Amino acid sequence: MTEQTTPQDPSSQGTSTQDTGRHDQPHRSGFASFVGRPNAGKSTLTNALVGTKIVITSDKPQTTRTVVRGIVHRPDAQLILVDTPGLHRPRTLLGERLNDLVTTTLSEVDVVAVCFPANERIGPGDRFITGEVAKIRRTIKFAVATKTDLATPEQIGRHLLDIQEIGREAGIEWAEIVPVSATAGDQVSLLADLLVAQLPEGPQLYPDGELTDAPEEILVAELVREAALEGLRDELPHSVAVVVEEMGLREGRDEDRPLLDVHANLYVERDSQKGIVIGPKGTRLRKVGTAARHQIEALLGTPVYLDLHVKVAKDWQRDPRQLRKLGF
Ligand SMILES: Nc1nc2c(ncn2[C@@H]2O[C@H](COP(=O)(O)OP(=O)(O)OP(=O)(O)O)[C@@H](O)[C@H]2O)c(=O)[nH]1
Repeated sequence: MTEQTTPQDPSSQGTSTQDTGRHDQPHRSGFASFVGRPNAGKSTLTNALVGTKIVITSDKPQTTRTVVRGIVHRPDAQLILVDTPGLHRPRTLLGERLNDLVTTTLSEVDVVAVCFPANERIGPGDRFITGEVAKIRRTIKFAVATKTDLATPEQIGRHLLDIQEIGREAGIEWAEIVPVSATAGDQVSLLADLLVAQLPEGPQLYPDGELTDAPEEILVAELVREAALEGLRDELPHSVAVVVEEMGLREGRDEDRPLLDVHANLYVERDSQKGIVIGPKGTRLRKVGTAARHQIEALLGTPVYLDLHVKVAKDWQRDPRQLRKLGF
């Protein structure tokens, strides 16, 4: 972004261990995005490709709200993964905004990869998403059969045929159909190779080592949200939003003993939900705080003091002003 990458100069020596003079292999860079119905395994796949935990995953559907990018750095390419919320039939204002966000994102990436979990039959949700993806004209389309470790070879075979068929129905020509298991690591690097092959020639777009350009506050808020959703009843996830109000290193500490202060608010829609999140005598909230703190410390590499408050923002999913305040 701010860093300018100079094209590889064959006469410059020793700046890169990768510069072996393979001028027949141009450097490629670009964007890809995974879509698919809730729980299809998009976030887990993004993490597997990037190699570090960045995007929150959860066994509850629809927990990915923020567009977070993970970056795959390779000698020959830079692949930027844009993680989107699931495309779904909108029921609330939030749902509509999310769909708009997804469609805009997808028309700007180089490859969109639709994920179809191999352990489940293709259904109406997949048809809806495939239909939406078919409307995006120029973007190259991949199909990914995810979670292959949960399916038998026969199931996977049938699944791949079903994927071909659903593409034909929607008028999509899949550039590739790739079976993967993100948790077992099967075919993840093949998928990376196939994605990279579709990217245009171009320089590195982000500095080395950068894994995501999402502001740290957003990542931290996502980690708190993830901890808060753990073990909650099914109807709650849609009603939880987290905003990091303030984050900074505590002043007056020795340099070798830093402490990061994080002040975050966890918003729910109703008083009754507040009680559930906090738990009897605050036990649940304390557990959430501890779990989130460990995750934040692991992500940022500093000890963290997490100050977490639960607030009610009445019906925030339906209220445009509240949505704006919560960053949607
Ligand atoms: N066994 C197995 N489980 C997986 C695999 N990939 C994802 N999962 C599990 O499936 C669940 C959903 O995965 P996510 O990556 O959160 O799915 P998602 O598509 O990002 O979900 P949303 O954010 O709801 O859209 C989690 O419990 C994952 O651990 C896989 O390759 N194998």
